[in-house]
Parts: sequence; C-alpha cells; structure tokens
Amino acid sequence: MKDCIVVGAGVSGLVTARELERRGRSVTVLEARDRVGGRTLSPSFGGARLDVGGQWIGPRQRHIAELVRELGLATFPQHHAGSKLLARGEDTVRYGGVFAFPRMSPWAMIDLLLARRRLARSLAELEPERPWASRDARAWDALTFEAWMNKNIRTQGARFLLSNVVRAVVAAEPEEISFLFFLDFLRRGGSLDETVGIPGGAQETRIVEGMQSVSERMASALGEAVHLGEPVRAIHQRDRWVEVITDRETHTGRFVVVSVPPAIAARIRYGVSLGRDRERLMDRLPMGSVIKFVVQYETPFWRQAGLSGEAASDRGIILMTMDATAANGSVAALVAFSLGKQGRYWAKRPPEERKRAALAELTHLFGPKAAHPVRFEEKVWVDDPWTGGCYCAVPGPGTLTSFGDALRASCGRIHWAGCETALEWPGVDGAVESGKRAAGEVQGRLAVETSRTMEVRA
Ligand SMILES: Cc1cc2nc3c(=O)[nH]c(=O)nc-3n(C[C@H](O)[C@H](O)[C@H](O)COP(=O)(O)OP(=O)(O)OC[C@H]3O[C@@H](n4cnc5c(N)ncnc54)[C@H](O)[C@@H]3O)c2cc1C
Repeated sequence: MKDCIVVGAGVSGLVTARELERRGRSVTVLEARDRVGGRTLSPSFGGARLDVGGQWIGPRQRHIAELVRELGLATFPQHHAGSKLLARGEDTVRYGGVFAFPRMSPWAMIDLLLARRRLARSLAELEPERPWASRDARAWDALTFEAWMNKNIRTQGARFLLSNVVRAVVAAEPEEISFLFFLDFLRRGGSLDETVGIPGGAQETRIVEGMQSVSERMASALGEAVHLGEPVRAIHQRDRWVEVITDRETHTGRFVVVSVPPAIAARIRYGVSLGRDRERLMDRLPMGSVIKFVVQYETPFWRQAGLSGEAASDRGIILMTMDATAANGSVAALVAFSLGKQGRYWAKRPPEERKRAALAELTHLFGPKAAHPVRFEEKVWVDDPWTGGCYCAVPGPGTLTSFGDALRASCGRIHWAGCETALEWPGVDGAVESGKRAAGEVQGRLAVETSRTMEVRA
C-alpha cells in the first residue's frame, strides 16, 4: 500500500507527488491521458516547442517561478514591442505607444476609468482566503458580471472593452459568471491592468522549453510512480485506507489526492457520499471554453510592419492574438484564441472550416502574408474529455457563497488539489500552490496516524 495515490498528472498532481516523495512518502500518480501536463501541452515546431495550452507566467506568480528555477528551465519575456490592433466590424484601429487602450470617445474613456476604480475599490475589500465570506460577498455573488455592467457602465465603448477582457481572461461570457468570482479573479491577478498586461502583468514571461516541460521534468524524476493511460473510475474509502479503481487495476493508498478539475472529479464514483456541499459544488463549476491556435510562419512579418502581434477582434472566430515566436527566433508564430460562446460555436464546426476562418481573420488583421502559414496547429479544449473546457472553472452566481468552503475541505481520506482550489493565481501558479498545500495536508495526517500507531504499539 502507498502512502498516497494522486489522481491526475497535471502540474498540481505532480507537485503533490514530488513534495510527498521529498518527505520520504511513497506515491503513485494515475493519469488518464497517455501524456503528462494536463492543461499544458507544448508540441514541437521543429526548432522549438510552442504552447497550445497554458503559456504565460506573471511577476506575482512566485510558486511557478520557484519551480521553474528548481527544474532548471529557462524563461524569456513575451514579445510586446510595436503597435496593437483592435478590429470592430470592418474598422481596424492601430494603437500603442503612450496609449494603453485603443482610442475611444472621451465619455467611454471616463466610463472605463471609473469602472476600473470601482473594481479596484471592491477587490481591496475581499477576504483573500475566503472571498465568499467578505462583507459584500452575497450581493456581489448574486450578480453576473453582465448585471454589474448594466448598473455601472454607461457607454458602448467601455462595455465592449470590459466584455472582451472577461472573455480573454476567463474564457466565458459576462452573463455566465458571478461578479464575485470575477472580482476575486482580478484580486488574484493584482488588478485589472496586471491581469491583462504583458510587462508587469500575467502575460510577462514564457518558458523557453515550453510549459509542458514543467510536468515532464517532474514526471521523469518520479519515474515509475507515474502511470499513464490509467483513468480513475472509482474511489472507495475504507477505515484506514482508500481503494482507487482504474481500468487496469485497483491501487491502495492511505490517502488520495484528486487533482482534476471539479467538473471532471464529479464523474468519478465515490461509493459513499462526499457530503451535500462538495457534491453540489462539483455540479456547479463548469469550465470556460477555449480553442487555441498556434500558426507558424516563415518570418515574424508583423514585427517588420511595426506590429506587436497583439490584436483583439469582434469579427468572428478569433477574439485575441499574441506573438508566439520562439525565444531564439528560430520559429516565428502567432497564437490566437477563440473564447466563450465563440469557442463553443467554432468547436462544432469542421476543422477545415475553422482553419479557413482563422486564416481569413489573421489575414484581415495582419495582411496577406498571414494567409500562408508554414504550419497550423489547433487544440479544441472545449471538447477535451479529461478537462471539459478551459482555462479553469467559471462559477456562476450563488456558487461561491453557498459552497465555497467545500472547495478545499477534505472528504474523509480524499484531499483536493488543482488550480481551482488555489488561493492565488488560478492558473499554473495556482496548480503548484495547490499541490504543495495538498501534500502538506496529507503529510500532516500521515504523521498523526504514524504517531498514533506507535503509541498503541508502545
Ligand atoms: C489554452 C490554455 C491557455 C492557458 N493559459 C494559461 C496561462 O497563460 N497562464 C496560466 O497560468 N494558466 C494558463 N492556463 C491554465 C493552466 O494551464 C491550468 O490552470 C493548469 O495547467 C491546471 O493544472 P492542474 O494540475 O490544476 O489541472 P490539469 O492540468 O487539468 O491536470 C489534471 C490532470 O488529471 C487528468 N485526469 C482527469 N481526469 C482523470 C481521471 N479520472 N483519472 C486520472 N487522471 C485524470 C487530466 O488528464 C490531467 O492531466 C491555460 C489553459 C489553457 C487550456
């Protein structure tokens, strides 16, 4: 019997296993896919690995930064020099330099600045560990972000920008998410500007070897403890151990850490009830919707035209783009995202139609050279059976204030990890943070049980 069975070999599961193994505990990691990394995936584009999953690290994200250093991986700054583009209908505006926002009417600009101030004031009032227990949490959690905009935003320009910010950062529609959730998301990012920003913001840095290499390095150190292609179907708790049942065999451990997204964890059978709150919570945490495209070109021709590669559009398949060129410049690429409702619509279309539409939009934004890629790669996360969407879970109104305390609370011998359970940034950094927390919880309980056994023997 192992000290701990870990379900999932994404960043959080592998950190859990690594931390426990470092403390002398025995672990088995069970992963459904035939690869590690979960929501991070970095295929090779010849000279470099580029990310079709999680990609960026911000300066506040100390957990992932420390892990990257420990694993001997290198980072480099996200390219951002040059003008940005904003396409609305047939109009495309070029902006940048001293203008952080595209030019808009003075009314829209004032509206946006006031909204930014209101958001900053409200997020400063949140309780970091339990935002759902903050003074105004109930009122905020009763609203969608759309309803908050209806009350607080007067101009079309500010509404358009804020709606796109929501889609870009949580991959859901303003009418789908709780205002409390979004406010807490911005708190974890530091502020609205830091959450969406490149230098000084959450998109500041990339990993030279690709984000998936974080998981690959941890998995290779764990060796045979990591089992691929073993989806966990059921977990049964006994008095002193757990049985974890996969398609291949039954694993026994003293504890189990489930590190998969809550909506995916709901598909595992648990034998006995996990408790009303935990069960309701898992039923109410849908994932965001993302299709990510990485499009490789002969040269970064947009840079030569004075463009940064950053664009936002409301014209169809692509909501935003960024430069995705490799650190040493050997592979030139743009990355593009289809998000929220748009992502769900395009996920249903045939791949060839998606490719045609994406290249047409890139051509509209960046000119005729964009029509001729060297390679076109897409990942439809919306349809991924082991993730159920991306980037992360997006609670609607009422979920956090009713069931928030169940997010991290263990259920008997079952503990929970995964970026959804993080206190800080709910991305790769939060996955690392949650893995450390879950490992600490299990280590604490193992120590208590060991000392009890020794007392009984004495
Ligand atoms: C397109 C995209 C872009 C993103 N961009 C960023 C970014 O720039 N910065 C950032 O910080 N974050 C980003 N994210 C989010 C980030 O990738 C995730 O927050 C993080 O990787 C989650 O790690 P995790 O370990 O919590 O979960 P996961 O990576 O989902 O790991 C869970 C693992 O469990 C496995 N699993 C599921 N069910 C079972 C089962 N029944 N049995 C066994 N195994 C199972 C899964 O296959 C998976 O490997 C992005 C995500 C996507 C998809």
